[in-house]
Amino acid sequence: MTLPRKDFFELPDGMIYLDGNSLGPLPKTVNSVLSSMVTDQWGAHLIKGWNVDDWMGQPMRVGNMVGKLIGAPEGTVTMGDTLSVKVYQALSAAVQMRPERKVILSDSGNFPSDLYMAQGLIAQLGQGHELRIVAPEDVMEAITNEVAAVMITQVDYRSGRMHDMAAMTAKAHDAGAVMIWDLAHSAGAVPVDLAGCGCEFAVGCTYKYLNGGPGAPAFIYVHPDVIEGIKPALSGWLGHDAPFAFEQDYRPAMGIERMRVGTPPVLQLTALEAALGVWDGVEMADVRTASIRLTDLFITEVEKRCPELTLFSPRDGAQRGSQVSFAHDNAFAVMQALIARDVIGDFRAPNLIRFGFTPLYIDENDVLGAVEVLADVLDNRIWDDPKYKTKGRVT
Ligand SMILES: Cc1ncc(COP(=O)(O)O)c(C=O)c1O
Ligand SMILES: Nc1c(O)cccc1C(=O)C[C@H](N)C(=O)O
Repeated sequence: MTLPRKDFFELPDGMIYLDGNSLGPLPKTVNSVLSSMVTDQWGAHLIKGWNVDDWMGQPMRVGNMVGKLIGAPEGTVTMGDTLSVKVYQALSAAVQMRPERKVILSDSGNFPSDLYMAQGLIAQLGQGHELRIVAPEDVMEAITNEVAAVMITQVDYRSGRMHDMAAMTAKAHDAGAVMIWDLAHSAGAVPVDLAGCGCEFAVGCTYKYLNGGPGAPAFIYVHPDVIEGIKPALSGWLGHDAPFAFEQDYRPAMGIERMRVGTPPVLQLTALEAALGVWDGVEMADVRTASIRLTDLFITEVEKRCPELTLFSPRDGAQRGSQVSFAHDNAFAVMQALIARDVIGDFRAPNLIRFGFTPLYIDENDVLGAVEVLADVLDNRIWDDPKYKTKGRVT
């Protein structure tokens, strides 16, 4: 297998796309698969598609495909909803498992939506739970026997700093806590061994490194040893044991299917299923090797050429995911100037320019090309133009 596989993707000419950690590019197969699904399934079969085209089976089928990339056994992952919803489901199940404990532990590097969902759940439960947020480097020490659930995003969305899943899960279990991993910035970026690490829950999104497209559905993994004990907080009909029996009372489905909620997003799952084809024959270990090579090269070259930038990500490749951030007082304007020159990364408040490196379609020439443009933008103060300072953008 050789990387990159640029030919598998629609990449606009001249663009250096270093934002696959926010939204992956369009895999070439998606267009035709989606269009034939619309015409030949939805258009031709209408309601029969749920059966003849197995739309109902999609969340499990695609879940198994995602599972292969994150070390999850068959039948332990299902798809649907947004990641924020999946965080809520995992967390509510986890706190139920430790009713006598009242602390949910997370870190300040977690994505805000995860923290907001915890805050919402705590308010809803009204049982005096506390969301305890510590610095990323203090999480291990903060795992005590007060903690019901440890809820951590493995790769920090801003710095790319990476937690050790096996060590943290073991520490959580030693303290009697339940472990939840958010793999938003890990799935498709770094090797993940869910079965090996033994955590109870993992969740993640598929629009980043898995290239499922904007709004692609999230995934949830639950360890097979705990799934049967979970009473889902979001007890929708498609997580029922017999949805089409239309019973009045909720009875959870057997296995991971109980984490389904409502109607699957069939068009999005179709796009994702096609997109996942780009991983055929790809080893995550090779992706990781290439990712460290690319991010190391980027750091070395930027530090050589752009002295006014300060590295915000771990210098040691083993400690970071597949992204690199630098700090600059005018980070927003610098990123707008880069984007105007077709080097796409993103700005993260208050002062970071962030770049994702995705070895499926990024190579050394892209890295060197991006550094060239970045050095030009800084050396010639191209960013210092009012048109790059207006904050009209959403992301
Ligand atoms: C770590 C993490 N958690 C949660 C989210 C929120 O995901 P969603 O918008 O799919 O709910 C994101 C990204 O937006 C994220 O990076
Ligand atoms: N999910 C996103 C969206 O719907 C719009 C814009 C950005 C996003 C993102 O995924 C942001 C991302 N989680 C981040 O790490 O910054």
